[in-house]
Amino acid sequence: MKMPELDLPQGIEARFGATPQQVAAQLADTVAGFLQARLEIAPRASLAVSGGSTPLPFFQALSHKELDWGRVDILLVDERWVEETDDASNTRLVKANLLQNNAAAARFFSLKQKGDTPEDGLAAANAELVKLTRPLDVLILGMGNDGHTASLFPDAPELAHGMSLESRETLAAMTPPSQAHQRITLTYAFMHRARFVALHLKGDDKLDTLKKALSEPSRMLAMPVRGFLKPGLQVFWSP
Ligand SMILES: O=C(O)[C@H](O)[C@@H](O)[C@H](O)[C@H](O)COP(=O)(O)O
Repeated sequence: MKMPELDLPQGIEARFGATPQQVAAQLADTVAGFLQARLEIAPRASLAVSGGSTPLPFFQALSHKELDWGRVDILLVDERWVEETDDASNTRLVKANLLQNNAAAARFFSLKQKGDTPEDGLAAANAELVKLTRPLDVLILGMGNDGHTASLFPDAPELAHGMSLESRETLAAMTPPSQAHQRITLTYAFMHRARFVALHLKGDDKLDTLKKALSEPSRMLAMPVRGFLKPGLQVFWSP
């Protein structure tokens, strides 16, 4: 496989694979290794994952890893404000693909709570996260071709709040008109302190979007993923 041309800033590492399964296995190995190292020096570790379609093989590979999963906290970086029975539910995706096998013993924190809107559910969701191991140890992000990550969407009226480094909030409600559902998301201020961050992408379109994001790194509100393009990031990509 011809490795794609990607001019990354100093400190950002690219991990390319010929297939989504190969990259998923690499990412699962990396994440399991990082969580294991944390569990050797800390009572618990935390892992925040993205929804969408890309993560599925990663979830399945990670779920089989030998770890003290009972000491691992797992949550989503965002959620569509739908019931778990809805096909659009990220919670449903994580429960069906990651919280299985060895990883079934992990402690899952649900962003989706009662309430007609994410705004109505924010207090309950924050209460759910009170016992979450902080700061995040591992953060796995996806990206849309509009440059969103988590549910930090460029067209969300609440984006400036969600991206503010002055924010002391862990969660924010987002109502991007481009999306079918209202969203709840971890804030940039909370996510950017994660100890290990990986950007997990699949397809040439995502590579082109990443190149565009890299071309103007300071314009974060135009492409929120830019907030994570900094030293220490590892980009996992397959065709
Ligand atoms: O709820 C979501 O949709 C995700 O959290 C979102 O941020 C996702 O990571 C990107 O939209 C990429 O999605 P795909 O992996 O499906 O391309």
